[in-house]
Amino acid sequence: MKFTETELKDCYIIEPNVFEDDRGYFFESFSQRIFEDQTGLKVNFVQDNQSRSSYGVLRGLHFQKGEYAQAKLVRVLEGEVLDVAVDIRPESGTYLQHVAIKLSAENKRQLFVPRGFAHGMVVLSEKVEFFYKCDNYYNKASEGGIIYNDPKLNIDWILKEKELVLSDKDNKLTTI
Ligand SMILES: Cc1cn([C@H]2C[C@H](O)[C@@H](COP(=O)(O)OP(=O)(O)O[C@H]3O[C@@H](C)C(=O)[C@@H](O)[C@H]3O)O2)c(=O)[nH]c1=O
Repeated sequence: MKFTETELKDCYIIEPNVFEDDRGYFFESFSQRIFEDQTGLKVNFVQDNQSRSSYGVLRGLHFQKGEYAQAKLVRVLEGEVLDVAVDIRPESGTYLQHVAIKLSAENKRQLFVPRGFAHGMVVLSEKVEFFYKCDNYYNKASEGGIIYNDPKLNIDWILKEKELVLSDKDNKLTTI
């Protein structure tokens, strides 16, 4: 498993070792021991989430506040997304900077989004099956969000504005 820290501290791109044979392939999609060895971070994932979306769907930018803050390990089981993590740790040297990387079933990349980040993704393929592990439980009262097109963040979501499909909740989010 290859771990590459992004320009944002504690935010990692993870690429698995894939073993191919006549039957297909095999890879470890998560190992707590390797994760902790490679990152020096402690995580304890307690909830797994899965969502399905069509082309143009943009989910984000989301986070949970306070004691319900969540780190997430995200990946794509089918299709391709542009995945975005925004550093919203006020004390961070990279406050309000973001990383955007393509995650697909084909490239099998994962992104580790630490606590203190907002997270979002947009679907680049016809369909996407999205899967992620969280280190804290969902708590509706702790939900927070930032509008995807916040000018301070200036995220290039790749698709045209008119192609984007957002939930009413996400359309009503405000700037940071
Ligand atoms: C996130 C979540 C939602 N739900 C419910 C609430 C709601 O009725 C329905 C859909 O919720 P949402 O519209 O918030 O789902 P969605 O827009 O997919 O939210 C997700 O977006 C990505 C970008 C993230 O980073 C995630 O942490 C999460 O916020 O599912 C849960 O029961 N548990 C959960 O953990």
